[in-house]
Amino acid sequence: MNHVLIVDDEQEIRESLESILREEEYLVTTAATATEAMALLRDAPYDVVLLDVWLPDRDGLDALGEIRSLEHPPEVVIISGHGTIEAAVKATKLGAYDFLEKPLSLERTLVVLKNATQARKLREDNAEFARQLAVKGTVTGQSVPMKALRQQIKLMAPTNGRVLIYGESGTGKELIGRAMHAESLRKDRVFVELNCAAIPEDYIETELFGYRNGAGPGGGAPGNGRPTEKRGTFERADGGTLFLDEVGDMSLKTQAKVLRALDEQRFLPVGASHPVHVDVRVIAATNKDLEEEIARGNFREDLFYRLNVIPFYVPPLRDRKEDIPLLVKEFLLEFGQQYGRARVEMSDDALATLKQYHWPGNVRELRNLVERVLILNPKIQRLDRKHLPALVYREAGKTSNGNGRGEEFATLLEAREAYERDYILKKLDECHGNVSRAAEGLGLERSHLYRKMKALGVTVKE
Ligand SMILES: Nc1ncnc2c1ncn2[C@@H]1O[C@H](COP(=O)(O)OP(=O)(O)OP(=O)(O)O)[C@@H](O)[C@H]1O
Repeated sequence: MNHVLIVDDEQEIRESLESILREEEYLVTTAATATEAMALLRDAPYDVVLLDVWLPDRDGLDALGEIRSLEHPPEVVIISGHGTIEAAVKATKLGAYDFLEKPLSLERTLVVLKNATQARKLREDNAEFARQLAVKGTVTGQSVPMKALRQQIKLMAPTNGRVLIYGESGTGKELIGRAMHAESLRKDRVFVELNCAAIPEDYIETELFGYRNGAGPGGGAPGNGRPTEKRGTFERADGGTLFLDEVGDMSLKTQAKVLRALDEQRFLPVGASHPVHVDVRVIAATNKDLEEEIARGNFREDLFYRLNVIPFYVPPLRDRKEDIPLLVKEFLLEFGQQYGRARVEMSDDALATLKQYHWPGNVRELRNLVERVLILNPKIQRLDRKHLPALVYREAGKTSNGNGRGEEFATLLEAREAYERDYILKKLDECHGNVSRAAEGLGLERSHLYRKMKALGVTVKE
């Protein structure tokens, strides 16, 4: 339902517009002043604002500027009296969608409002697409498993089948999800990603299904500064693909709701009285052995079978080291362009060293390394073994020089990261790979530890 805010100091206009728009199935809120309107706009998402250009407390054009600078601004339609047409024209130049002249014509008001809501939906979709375009979607690699994966993507993408992608953190599961979407029949629609492990347990349900009537975490009653409604990822992904990352990290309660939403393609946002119908293809990913999680009672078997219609397995980088030179070439090109350093190369000796490292953080770690090496060596055109971080060549040389600790680190940051990594691994080991328990032992939130593990390239299996 589209949400319209009417801002006009004339009570009669507010009331008559409100009753007409409600009949047309708009959700309507009204405000008599700009101050009141701004408070409401910060409180909940609106699709369109009908804004009187003359308001008792503030100039409408001034308010327009503030509305347009909100994070997800609604479309603004200016309402102007006879003598203020000039101001209305100026308003459209300032980003207003259109203007309506008083006395309002019912027919024109409804047409303008319909167009404005459509424009707003298009703008939101475009923003989502722009985010998608910013992420490249080529699954690089000449190793046998990567070639097989690309074939599998081609074959499965056009089907509507649900896919479950297995692989350690950083192996490229999300990239594969995006590639599937890009080759599917839904490619012109949105791809929405949700990482179930990175979101605190209390928030996951509202992230997935959204909320209404201020039922979000912490409440959202008007006036307390929190939005009263939110569209969840299922709703935002309508018509497109929903990528559920680290799906093994959902609680059993959330799993039950996801199962129902998948089966029925509809769900009830928290605090809502009407269900929302959607058409969503779900691609899920996990770095856990879900069958083991089922045996432990942590994952629902029925959800597993729903998600696992087509299983994909992405091997860790250490099992396909022949992909390293090609990946390095691609990342050098990418970051070379980004940092204005075209044609930077890496020597064979450096590549051989990279092949000896065991890449606990997989392709993500390799990509980060290439970026870091490029930044730290601004004048070097051909990167050599000595330009690589100590952590990498230390391991490569482990067998030959016995390996001491600590003093080989080039920077304090490197030393700290290596220490943090070892410490987290030790804790995870003590807790048999249970991230929640390790987080407790480390005095961190589970989601915080999870982000840290990702940044440091720590995977649970180690
Ligand atoms: N085969 C590949 N070709 C090019 N880039 C890749 C490849 N695999 C991974 N990457 C890059 O490595 C980074 C990590 O990949 P991605 O986020 O897809 O991994 P993931 O398995 O989903 O990780 P996580 O489980 O931690 O979410 C991304 O920047 C991605 O673009």
